[in-house]
Amino acid sequence: MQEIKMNNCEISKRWEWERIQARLFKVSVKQLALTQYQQGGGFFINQAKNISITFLSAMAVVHGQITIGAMLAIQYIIGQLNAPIEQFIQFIQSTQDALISLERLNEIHGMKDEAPPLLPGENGNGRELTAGISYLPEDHGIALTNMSFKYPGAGNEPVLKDIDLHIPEGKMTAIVGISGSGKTTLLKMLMKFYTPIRGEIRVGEHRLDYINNKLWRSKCGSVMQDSYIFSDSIAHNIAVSDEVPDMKTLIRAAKVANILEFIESLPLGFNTKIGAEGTGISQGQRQRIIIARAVYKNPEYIFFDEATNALDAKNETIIMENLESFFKNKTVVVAAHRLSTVKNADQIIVLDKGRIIERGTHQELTKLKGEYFELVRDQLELGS
Ligand SMILES: Nc1ncnc2c1ncn2[C@@H]1O[C@H](COP(=O)(O)OP(=O)(O)OP(=O)(O)O)[C@@H](O)[C@H]1O
Repeated sequence: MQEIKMNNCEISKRWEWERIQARLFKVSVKQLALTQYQQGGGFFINQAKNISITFLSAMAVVHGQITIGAMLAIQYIIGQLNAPIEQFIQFIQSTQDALISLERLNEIHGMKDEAPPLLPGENGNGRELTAGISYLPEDHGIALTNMSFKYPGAGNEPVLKDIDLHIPEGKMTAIVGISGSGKTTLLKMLMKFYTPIRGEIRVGEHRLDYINNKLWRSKCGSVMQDSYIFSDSIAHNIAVSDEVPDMKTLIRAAKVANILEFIESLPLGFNTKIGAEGTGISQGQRQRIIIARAVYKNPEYIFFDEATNALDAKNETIIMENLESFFKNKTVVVAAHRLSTVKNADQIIVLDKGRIIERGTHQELTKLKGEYFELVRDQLELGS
């Protein structure tokens, strides 16, 4: 509503709404006509049956094959049969409706499971891996080799092109680049939401495709731009996978995300309902709850996409300090615009139109005075 008012587009949106209503009306008329055909058809069959039986029994009486009494008995039986037959016709009608609904439900159920592809067998035949590899190799580093990706759909250009990248285990890798350069896409690929169209992603010696999805995601924690707040209590929004959240871990996670004070100021504390049907929260509070979710999970791999962009400078500094010890010995990949988030990374990758154009540490890249320098120049001048 606010967006409509702000852009003064009440009239065009009203006409759009009216067009939708007109389309809905046409669909309802069509549906009504179909119901009439179904009911009319049923009625016709039922009455045709009544008339034919009456005619045949009358003929039988005329030819002396049955008595009038027998004909009346037949009439009575037909009368008794009418109600069940009408019910049966209604049942057929409901079955047809149910079948159409089932067909639509099946479109979802029929979608293919997120199963790993075939693992090449020794004799060249594929060996089916229904659940994928269920352990991580010794080397937990991630290597992307000549990897390209394009979103499905005709005419879509590759979003990531020939990416060669090693993400070392237990280190922090930062990805920077202008908006639309492919940072989010790269993080989502590392979380196995998309698979490369060319090249490969490996974890140690295993291809990421072959690693069991559940296992891989149990090792990953993320704060993404589109991370979701469920319509549930704060506790269940932080401890999403635990039916009974562990209070000690919950408090620790809330402390790291600097949201404990806010939660404790609420009358219902961790039990306060938030989300669509609960108390409204600010963007910064939302982001801190999602950070607390990643901390609570305590994963081995952490993917942060602009995880602190909605926070004020004070909150960001506190959280970054808290996260520093949390990140220790974890493999962290952050996509960010803020210098404060990326400057301490062990390696910084600069993406431009889906290609890596620079890589190095903050010192190396600022000395190079290339794209990275241009991206962070204003922040450097402000002395962040
Ligand atoms: N679901 C999608 N379908 C088709 N194209 C997409 C989809 N998501 C992103 N893109 C396209 O992929 C490109 C890279 O998008 P991406 O979100 O990875 O960029 P980004 O560097 O993270 O941007 P930002 O800094 O603004 O978040 C963009 O050109 C975008 O239009």
